[in-house]
Amino acid sequence: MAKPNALSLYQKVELQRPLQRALDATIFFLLLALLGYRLLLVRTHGLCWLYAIAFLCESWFAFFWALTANLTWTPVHYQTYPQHLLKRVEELPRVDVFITTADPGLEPPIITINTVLSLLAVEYPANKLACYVSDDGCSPLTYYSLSEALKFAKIWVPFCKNYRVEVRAPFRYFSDDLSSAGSPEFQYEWRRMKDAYDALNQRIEDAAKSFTFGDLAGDLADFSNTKPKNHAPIIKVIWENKEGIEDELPHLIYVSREKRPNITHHNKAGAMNVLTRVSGLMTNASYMMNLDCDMFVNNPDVILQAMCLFKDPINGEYAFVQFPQCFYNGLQDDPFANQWIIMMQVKMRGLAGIQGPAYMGTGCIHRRKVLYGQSPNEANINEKYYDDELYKTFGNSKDFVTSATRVLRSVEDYPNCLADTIKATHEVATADYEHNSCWGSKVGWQYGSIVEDVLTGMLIHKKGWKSAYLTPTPPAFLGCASSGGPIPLNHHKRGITGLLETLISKNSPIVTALSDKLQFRQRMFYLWIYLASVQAIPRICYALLPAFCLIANFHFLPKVQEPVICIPLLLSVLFVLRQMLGYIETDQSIRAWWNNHRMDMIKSMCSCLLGVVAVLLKIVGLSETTFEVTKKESASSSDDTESSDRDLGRFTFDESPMFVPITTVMMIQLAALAIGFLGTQPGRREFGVGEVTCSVWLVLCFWPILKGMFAKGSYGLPWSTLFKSSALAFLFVYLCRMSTK
Ligand SMILES: O=c1ccn([C@@H]2O[C@H](COP(=O)(O)OP(=O)(O)O[C@H]3O[C@H](CO)[C@@H](O)[C@H](O)[C@H]3O)[C@@H](O)[C@H]2O)c(=O)[nH]1
Ligand SMILES: [Mn+2]
Repeated sequence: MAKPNALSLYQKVELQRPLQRALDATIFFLLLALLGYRLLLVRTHGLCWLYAIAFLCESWFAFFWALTANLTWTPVHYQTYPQHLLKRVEELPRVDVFITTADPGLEPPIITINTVLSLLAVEYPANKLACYVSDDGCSPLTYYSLSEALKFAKIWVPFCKNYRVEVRAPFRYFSDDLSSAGSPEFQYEWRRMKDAYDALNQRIEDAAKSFTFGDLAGDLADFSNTKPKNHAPIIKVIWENKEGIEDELPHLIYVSREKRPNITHHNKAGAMNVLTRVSGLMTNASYMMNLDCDMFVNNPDVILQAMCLFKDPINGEYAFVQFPQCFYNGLQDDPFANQWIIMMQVKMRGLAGIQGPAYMGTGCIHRRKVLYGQSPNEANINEKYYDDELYKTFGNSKDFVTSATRVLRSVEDYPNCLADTIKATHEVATADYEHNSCWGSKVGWQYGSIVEDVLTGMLIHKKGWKSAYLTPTPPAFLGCASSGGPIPLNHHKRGITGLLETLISKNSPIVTALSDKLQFRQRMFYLWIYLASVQAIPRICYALLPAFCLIANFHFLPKVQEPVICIPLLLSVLFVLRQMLGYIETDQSIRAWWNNHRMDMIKSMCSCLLGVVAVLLKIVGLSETTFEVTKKESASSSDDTESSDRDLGRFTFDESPMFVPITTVMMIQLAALAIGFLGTQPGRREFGVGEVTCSVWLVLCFWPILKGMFAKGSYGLPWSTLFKSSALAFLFVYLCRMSTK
């Protein structure tokens, strides 16, 4: 590792994890040994379907293990030195920031404006920033909230900078009472800010109650008689930093793209592409950062941190710098496994040591030219771009094509007077602007999957670009993790559906293996993430094997007296140890490990399976996959709803078909254990210790489901689910018994 020189902006540190590597390799060889044992069995006992299924599932697990171990084989950590960059402030490039919101009901405007406020207050020259808020809900309430937030920003931003406030999202900042901390002057200011924020909150709440969505006057007239899915584009400059003053506020622009019922809008990817074009016409910064509406800036230095990586040429250009997704509303020991700590702190760091982290949809800064389709080898070459090709690629706006050409030629652009560009921005925000252009395929955020982020990032990596991963302390951004109940499972199902869509599309990393520039191990990562979606099938099959054996008096695992039993035994122990190690490494509890393991099993049998079904339905043309926006808890309501407090950490259920497979598997395990222990299976009974252990382990994993079988209300599984699952479980037991006759 080279020593940083006095002016270097960052350092890439390789992390050593010899113990983890040794465990990963041992587990892999044990899996191979298990497969060898299966093959020997076939030689001695002949082929039987029970062993065949076990062999297939175990081959899958071995293959998947290799993919998983690949991820964390060579982790790296980036150390940045923003203080060195501060000596070159004049060189800092301009950044356009995009914040997306889609539904004022599911994403209360108070959350969105907190994100906006935290962004307006970042430590970066205000004249080099512009904040664009995309509102797919076309909501006058969102617009009103933003314009009210601007008034508050005028006192909030100077306050944050004066007192070097750390957390600049007011709802989080005011959750600690600092009224008697610091100097009297600070106390006075703190109180003033708090009162102003409370008043802002109140105005928004009042507006939410009193707005009538028909004829609107004044500033809101544009929203008159609009429907969220049927309206003309609305683009409004809420604030313009006209003189380009460094310590004023950055530009703030509201964008609601045109929507028409008969024209597909491509969900978030569509919104991002409109923002790209609108900002291209207004400010055309060379860097674009994007945030989901609930992901506020938690570390005011984030943009500076990212610039350390972009500005330092020693390692070649990075296409994007991704920050982890972290959440502020984590429950103790992560009962719903929605904090993603292992993914963010271990797996993504591992990826950073290959070609780079995946793009995760939020908390990321891209070079604009990368999204305009440029490859690394074309970078900075002043090539000749032909006009007609440019129009075919970027659509028919002359102004936009001019701005795009400057980006492709790496010519730094100067911001326009925003008011002068409004007319042109309307043109690029129409619903049919992208017809016969390359938006969503060759340029911009990609269409074709509801997980547009992984897909968009993959296409960038396929061109040969690298990306970087930064994990500053305090965390760069914090968002709202979906709480308990069916919501996270639906959220997971949506993810699985989108990933699977990509796996079977023309963009699949398998299909393009010969023609793209993905590094081999990066391709293994993309396979890992896409194939995680089909994990459900081998897992369910494997979960049914011990139950079948207990019911029908067979064995699929070696008996205790056979020496080979040590293979599955050692495998299980090492596997658990390996997983726990990750939790210890990231300062989490053993309980958190158990919760995550349990949720992983539950998810693969609920949401994963349903995701697979959704894609199958799409293939046969029976339904389209949909992007359901996740509900975000209102920032101000967290402490006044009793019911949500009671829900904390407890599972809730609904009528969703998602719960049928898992309840069935649970019932089958119970039936199998009962039959196994009561010895009612045909023939002489031999106690299968391995099978019983597997079954008991599954019951423990699915404990919340077992509780749901007996609980009432939303904590209980609905009758219809119980009924369907009992019927299926009964059928399974019956078939098992039949097979032995
Ligand atoms: O038609 C739409 C649908 C969604 N959104 C926005 O997209 C963001 C993400 O939606 P959310 O429901 O919060 O999804 P999550 O699963 O939490 O989001 C993760 O997964 C998405 C799909 O992979 C990524 O786009 C996100 O950035 C990533 O945080 C939110 O800001 C929405 O407002 C839109 O702007 N328009
Ligand atoms: Mn989200």
